[in-house]
Amino acid sequence: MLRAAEWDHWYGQLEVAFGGVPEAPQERELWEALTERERSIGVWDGDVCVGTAGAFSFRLSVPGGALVPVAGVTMVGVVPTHRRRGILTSMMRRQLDDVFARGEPLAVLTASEPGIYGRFGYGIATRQLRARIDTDRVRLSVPDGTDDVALRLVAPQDASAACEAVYERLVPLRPGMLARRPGWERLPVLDPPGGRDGGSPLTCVLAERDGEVAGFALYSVKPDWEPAGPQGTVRLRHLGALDPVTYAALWRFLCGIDLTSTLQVGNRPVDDPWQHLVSDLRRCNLREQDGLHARLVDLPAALEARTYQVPVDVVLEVDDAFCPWNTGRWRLSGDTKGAACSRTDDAADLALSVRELGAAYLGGVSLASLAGAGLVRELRRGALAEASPAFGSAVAPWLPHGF
Ligand SMILES: CC(=O)SCCNC(=O)CCNC(=O)[C@H](O)C(C)(C)COP(=O)(O)OP(=O)(O)OC[C@H]1O[C@@H](n2cnc3c(N)ncnc32)[C@H](O)[C@@H]1OP(=O)(O)O
Repeated sequence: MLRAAEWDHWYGQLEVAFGGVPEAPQERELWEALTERERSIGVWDGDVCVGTAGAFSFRLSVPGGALVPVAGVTMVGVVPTHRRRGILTSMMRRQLDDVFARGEPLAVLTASEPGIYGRFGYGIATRQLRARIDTDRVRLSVPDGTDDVALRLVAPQDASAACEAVYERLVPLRPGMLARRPGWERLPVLDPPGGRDGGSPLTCVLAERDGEVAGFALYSVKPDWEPAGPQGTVRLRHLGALDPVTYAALWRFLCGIDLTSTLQVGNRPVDDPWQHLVSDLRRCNLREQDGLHARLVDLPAALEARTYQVPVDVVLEVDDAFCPWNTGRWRLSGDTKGAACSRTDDAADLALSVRELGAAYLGGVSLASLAGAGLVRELRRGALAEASPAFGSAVAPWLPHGF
């Protein structure tokens, strides 16, 4: 338990671990308000904090649409004078024991570097799509009805409630999304002037159909004037839409803002539908990177919390060196309605580590692909072909924002 009076020093030491650039006061104030001090770990050398780690009590959408309690691991840092002597390892030990004791089936995080957390049993469960769309050259074909969508600009603070209502409806439709906790609605509209890098303040466009808000986009514009003419960039921060025509209207708007020639997209689902509307995908300069890392902490509870696309009945031989209570043989039986998972002495069908199970958990990474890398071993012929589609998801899992 971190005391309120310790937070400032504790967080300052986290900033030191991240290179020492202080955050803007608005940002710091928000993270202080969101910190769950009873879940915050500090490692102290005398009266100096040398290691920090925290967790948020989130609910995560999983295949099937359930919202599962998870620990959102955050604010991990070790100051440079104390690195590589096991402080992170000791914090991860303490934290995962706490998560298990609290009954949260999973822990999730976004990593500063993807190589850090695999050793603690985290697998890369979602990816995120980046793009730089050359809007001077790329044309968008939109579905019939797009012209019926009305767009209006609203100050982000004033639009927040409407955006949040749209977001809330989207959460159960895609695995990997986090239900909002009170206070977290401030994060999408956080906009400290020092973080704008020459761009405009954050802007919100609301999309309405028949007078009802059906979508929104939060973005800023960075102007740029070349001798040959304007070359501004639209930077998309967040977009949500409840139907295809609202979605298309928002993308058409973002691609068509005067005096701009680039739409920069930082974090979208890998299967984001705009990719099927554009005339030239090459000029969208797509890139993918890891998003949410997931760790099964209570293995049977986690596997029972999601559903399976096709009926599956499989025995998994799981290795979990860091949380040995998960090690062993588990029978998983499930379908689109639910699942049961319990220990068994029956012969195993597939062998894998808890890290691979974390990677496959949200349906974005197939067991077959992991098997191709030698990370899942098929012990009964045909088991992979049965289990791999069952673990899939119709839409790619995606984490819309960091934490
Ligand atoms: C969820 C989040 O908050 S992500 C943010 C993570 N924080 C940062 O990136 C801030 C800058 N970095 C740091 O603060 C530290 O270097 C940390 C937290 C990443 C590591 O802390 P340390 O106390 O040095 O780690 P620790 O000594 O316990 O190392 C454990 C193992 O992880 C390895 N490791 C540590 N950091 C890294 C890294 N950045 N990349 C790859 N491996 C790493 C170590 O080599 C060690 O491996 P070993 O068990 O094979 O010997």
